[in-house]
Amino acid sequence: MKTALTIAGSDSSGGAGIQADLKTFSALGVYGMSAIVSVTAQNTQGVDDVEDLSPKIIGGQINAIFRDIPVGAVKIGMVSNSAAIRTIAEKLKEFRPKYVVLDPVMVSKSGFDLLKPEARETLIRELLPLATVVTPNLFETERLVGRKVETLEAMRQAAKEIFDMGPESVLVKGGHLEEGPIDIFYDGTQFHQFAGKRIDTNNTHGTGCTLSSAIAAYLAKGLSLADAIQEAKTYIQGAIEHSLPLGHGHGPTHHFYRWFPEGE
Ligand SMILES: Nc1ncnc2c1ncn2[C@@H]1O[C@H](COP(=O)(O)OP(=O)(O)OP(=O)(O)O)[C@@H](O)[C@H]1O
Ligand SMILES: Cc1ncc(COP(=O)(O)O)c(N)n1
Repeated sequence: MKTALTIAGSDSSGGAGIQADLKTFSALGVYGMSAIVSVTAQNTQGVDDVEDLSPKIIGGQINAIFRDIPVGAVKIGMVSNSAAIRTIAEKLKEFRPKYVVLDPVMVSKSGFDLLKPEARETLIRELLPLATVVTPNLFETERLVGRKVETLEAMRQAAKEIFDMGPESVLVKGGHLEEGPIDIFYDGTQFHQFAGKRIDTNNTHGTGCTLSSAIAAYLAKGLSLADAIQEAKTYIQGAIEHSLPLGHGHGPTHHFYRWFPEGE
């Protein structure tokens, strides 16, 4: 059985974070494992509270997994603060997983800081250079390059600049792009465009988490990076198309619609 590990925050409402990642791994037939960095009290409307776990237990979870079970790919999501980031970076250098998909989560859809603003520099310095691919959305891209990014051309330019920060490749996500949900990939030599079809829905809680964990799952299954991203894009498109009208805010995507179509 292929395996994948998510290092991220817990979302009590199950639409984003660790819960979205484990659902994605399961739906794609990959055995999922988790190291929880932070626990959030949140629902589809917003984040009420956050409690970070200590570096000791974050490192302890990662140790326990790597010392016992082969890890096919790692996905990193909400990392919250500088101490947690340093611990995760240390562990990645110690255990050297083959693939690291880094979703540089900064602010929730509802506007809550999931990464302390003063930890942004630590994330750039410590984690970006360890990533096989880093997957910022437009907002995160703007924070990384320090200016507005609103067009495909600006996404390409930003992808180059983020590449220079040390990751093996960059996928700038255009979920919030006016022209449509088009993502730009750059691997240091070539650009590639991954285009989706915009679904008109409010239920997009956790789309970024789902995309990055699907990329990790497909890498664990042995696909090339370009194929893993293409398949992950198809996966997120289906999960948004069948998203669930749960809660009063942004509802979650649906990972198991093939098995349990709505209405059943
Ligand atoms: N309404 C939509 N219809 C189709 N695809 C979408 C839609 N919204 C986002 N996507 C796609 O979903 C993926 C996630 O992109 P997005 O830019 O929304 O990430 P994100 O902002 O990090 O998500 P989140 O913060 O909700 O986890 C991308 O591949 C994007 O193109
Ligand atoms: C624990 C956790 N991780 C990530 C997100 C980002 O998802 P979104 O941008 O849809 O709020 C979140 N809300 N919670």
